[in-house]
Amino acid sequence: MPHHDLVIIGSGSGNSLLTPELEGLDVAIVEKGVFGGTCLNVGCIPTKMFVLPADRVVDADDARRLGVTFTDPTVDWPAVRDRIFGRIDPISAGGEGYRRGQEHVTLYRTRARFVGDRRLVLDTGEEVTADRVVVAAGSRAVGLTVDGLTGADPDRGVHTSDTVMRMDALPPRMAVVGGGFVACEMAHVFDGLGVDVVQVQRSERLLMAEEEEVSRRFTEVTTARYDVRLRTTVTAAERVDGVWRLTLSGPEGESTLEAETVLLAVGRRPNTDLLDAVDGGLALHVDGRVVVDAQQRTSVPGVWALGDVSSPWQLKHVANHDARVVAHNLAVDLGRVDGPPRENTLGPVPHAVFGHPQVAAFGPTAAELDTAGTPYVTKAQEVGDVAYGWALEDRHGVLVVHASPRGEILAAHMLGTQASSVIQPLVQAASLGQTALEVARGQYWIHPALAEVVENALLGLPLEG
Ligand SMILES: Cc1cc2nc3c(=O)[nH]c(=O)nc-3n(C[C@H](O)[C@H](O)[C@H](O)COP(=O)(O)OP(=O)(O)OC[C@H]3O[C@@H](n4cnc5c(N)ncnc54)[C@H](O)[C@@H]3O)c2cc1C
Ligand SMILES: NC(=O)c1ccc[n+]([C@@H]2O[C@H](COP(=O)([O-])OP(=O)(O)OC[C@H]3O[C@@H](n4cnc5c(N)ncnc54)[C@H](O)[C@@H]3O)[C@@H](O)[C@H]2O)c1
Repeated sequence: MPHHDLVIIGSGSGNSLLTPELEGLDVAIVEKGVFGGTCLNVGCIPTKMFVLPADRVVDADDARRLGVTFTDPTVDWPAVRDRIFGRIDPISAGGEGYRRGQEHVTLYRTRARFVGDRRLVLDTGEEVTADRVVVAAGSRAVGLTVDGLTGADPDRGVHTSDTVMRMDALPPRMAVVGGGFVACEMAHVFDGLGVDVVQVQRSERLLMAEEEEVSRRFTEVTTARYDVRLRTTVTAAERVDGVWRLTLSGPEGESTLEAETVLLAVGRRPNTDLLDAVDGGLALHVDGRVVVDAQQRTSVPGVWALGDVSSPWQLKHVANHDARVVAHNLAVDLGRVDGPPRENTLGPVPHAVFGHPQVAAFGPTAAELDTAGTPYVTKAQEVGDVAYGWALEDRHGVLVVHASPRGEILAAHMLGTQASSVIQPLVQAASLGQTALEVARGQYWIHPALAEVVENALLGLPLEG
C-alpha cells in the first residue's frame, strides 16, 4: 500500500501548494479530471477569453451612438474556440507533464475516496495513506430536478459551463437557465456571438445577490438586449427532432420555449460527496462544504482543505489565497518554516461578473447593512457624470459606496465599463484600513480617467464632521 508524506486531492489550486519549502517531500496528487482544475480549463480563464470577443461585438454595435458605424460582424466560432483552447490545453498538458517528471511527485489520474482518517481508496482499487492530506477537490455544476435537464448531456444539447465552450458549432437558439454569475456571463457571450438567447431566471431580477441598484440596472440593460424571462422556472422538458421544448411557469402562467441547446447555470456544489468525505472523518456544513478553521485545518488532524470544497466563496482568488495559507501551515507543521501558522484573515472578498456591462463588488449591500443595524452613509456616483463617462456616453453605470459615518469604507458595488478593475483601489483601501478622505485626497487621480468615478464617489459621501 503506497504511503506518502502528503496527498493532495485536486490539481486546481491544490497544484500550487508545492512551494520551495515543501521541496523533496514524497507528494501524491490525485486528479480525476482534466489537470489544472476548473479555473484554467472550464472556468475563469476560458470564459473571460470568450467574453472579450462578445464585448467587441456589443461595443461595435454601441459605437453607433458615438457616430461610428461598423458593418455587421461575422463570427467564426471554430476560430474563436480553437484560439482559446489552443492556448489553454497546452498549459494543462504542460502542467501535468511537469508534475509527472518530478521524481518525488506521484500523479494518480483517478478519483480518490476516503475510507478512514488520511486513508484513501482510488477508483483503480489501490489504497493510499498519508501523513498529511490536503482536500482541494473543488465544486461542480448542478442540474435541475426536471427530467432531461438533471445534468450535462452534450450529445442531446444540454450543457453546463464544463461543456458549452467546446461545442462543435453555435446553435441557432439557446435557453440559458439561471440568473447568477455563469448564466449572465454565458448569455452575454452567446448573444454577442449571434445565438438567439433566452435567459430564464426564477427571481425578479438578474444577479439577485448584488446591491439592488446594480442588480436592477443590470437587469434593465440585459432585458433591452435579449429575451429574459423573470420570475420563471422550467417545469418540464422534452426533446423532439433535436429541439428542446421547455415548459415554463412564470407570472403569466405556463408557456413553451423552444431551443436546440440548453445551458444549465443554476449553481455549483462542493465535491465532498464524490470524496466520501464523511468516511474520512471530515465535518461538513449543511451545504456539503468541508468545515475548516482560520488555519484551513479540518476536523481531522493532518488534513487541511482549501478552495471551493470548503469556502463560502467559489472564487479563484479566494482558492489561491487559501492555498498560500495551507502551503505555509504545512511547512510550519513539517518544521521547515519557523513561526506560527498563518490565519486566513484577508480583508473583504471582492468579485466581478464579466457581463456587459461588468459588475464588481465587495462588502455588504445596503439591505444587509440595514438588517445588521450597521450605521452607514452612501454615495451612488453615476459613471455618466465623470469626464470619461462622457467619452463613453455612459447611460447605466453606477458606483455605490457604503462607508461608516466617519469614513471607513465598508463596501463598493459597481456596474459599468471595467468595473472589475475600477473598484480595486476601494478593495485596497478597505483591506488596508484607509479612510474615504485619505484615498480621495491622499493621491493624484489621473485625469480624465475612468477611476475618477471612485474619487467622486468618495468625495460625495455625506460623512460626519
Ligand atoms: C464558468 C466558470 C467561470 C468562473 N469564472 C471565475 C472568475 O472569473 N473569477 C473567479 O474568481 N472565479 C471564477 N470561477 C470560480 C473558480 O473557477 C473556482 O472558484 C476555482 O477554480 C476553484 O478552485 P479549486 O482549486 O477549489 O477547485 P478546482 O479548480 O475545481 O479543482 C478541483 C479538482 O479536484 C478534482 N477532484 C474532485 N474530486 C476529486 C476526487 N474525489 N478525486 C480526485 N480528484 C478530484 C476535480 O477534477 C478538479 O480538477 C468560475 C467558475 C466557473 C464554473
Ligand atoms: N466571474 C466570476 O467570478 C465567476 C463566474 C462564474 C462562476 N463563478 C463562481 O461559480 C459559482 C457558481 O456560479 P452559478 O452562476 O452557477 O451560480 P450562482 O449561485 O451565481 O447562480 C445560480 C442561479 O441559478 C438560479 N437557480 C438555482 N436553482 C434554480 C432552479 N432550480 N431553477 C431555476 N433557477 C435556479 C439562482 O436563482 C441563481 O440565479 C458562483 O457563485 C461564483 O462563485 C464566478
